[in-house]
Amino acid sequence: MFSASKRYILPSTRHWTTAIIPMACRPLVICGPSGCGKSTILRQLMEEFSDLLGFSISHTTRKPRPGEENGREYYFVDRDTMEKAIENGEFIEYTEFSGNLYGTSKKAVKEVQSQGKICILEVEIEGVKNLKKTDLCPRYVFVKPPNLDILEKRLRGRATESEESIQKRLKQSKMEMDYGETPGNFDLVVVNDDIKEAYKSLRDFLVEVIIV
Ligand SMILES: Nc1ncnc2c1ncn2[C@@H]1O[C@H](COP(=O)(O)OP(=O)(O)OP(=O)(O)O)[C@@H](O)[C@H]1O
Repeated sequence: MFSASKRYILPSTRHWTTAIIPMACRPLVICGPSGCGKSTILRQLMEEFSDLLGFSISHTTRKPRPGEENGREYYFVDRDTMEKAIENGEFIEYTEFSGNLYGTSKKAVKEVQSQGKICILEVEIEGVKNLKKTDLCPRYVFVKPPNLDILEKRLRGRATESEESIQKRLKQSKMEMDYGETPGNFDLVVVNDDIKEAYKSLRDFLVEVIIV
């Protein structure tokens, strides 16, 4: 059986020039409608390839909670600084939640790359579009449900959303499916019907295309 740790030796970043790090550790972008199973598949991938993959640290304007450290859980910044950075185009994606801004900066992704790891980015369509304008050269994977009825069932089954939130997500999912299914927008489209097969498809892509 394939063993990632045997076949792939993590590069020592000391010997790498900044010019080649981004190409060798191209980020892996996962996108798909809410409830399609992105987190479920990614959890497995992170477990199996924990040495190879990493998540970027997000920025937030919320205050640190006791025990949280700047640069570990989040980069804690004030609103003015973050708004200016957003205006400057330094963020891939950001959102406002409960009166605070949260976002993923391009610099945070490069930080993961500089550790010799493949940065995993779970983003929405807008994030994909923004990433395509950067020099990060990610691989793009779209995860989709077999159909919208099944998506609705999974969202309801997860029991994490209000009815209003479910409706909002389902409405959004139609646009997302259109973008996801448009040829050329993604390097790989995974249909998450059977979870084992969906996982295998993403895993094969990681091993055969990304880890080279
Ligand atoms: N192949 C599958 N078959 C059946 N259920 C699944 C499958 N994949 C995922 N699920 C279930 O569907 C629900 C939604 O999955 P998950 O939370 O991973 O979606 P998501 O795409 O990460 O959603 P969000 O974008 O809202 O975070 C979960 O309850 C999960 O256990």
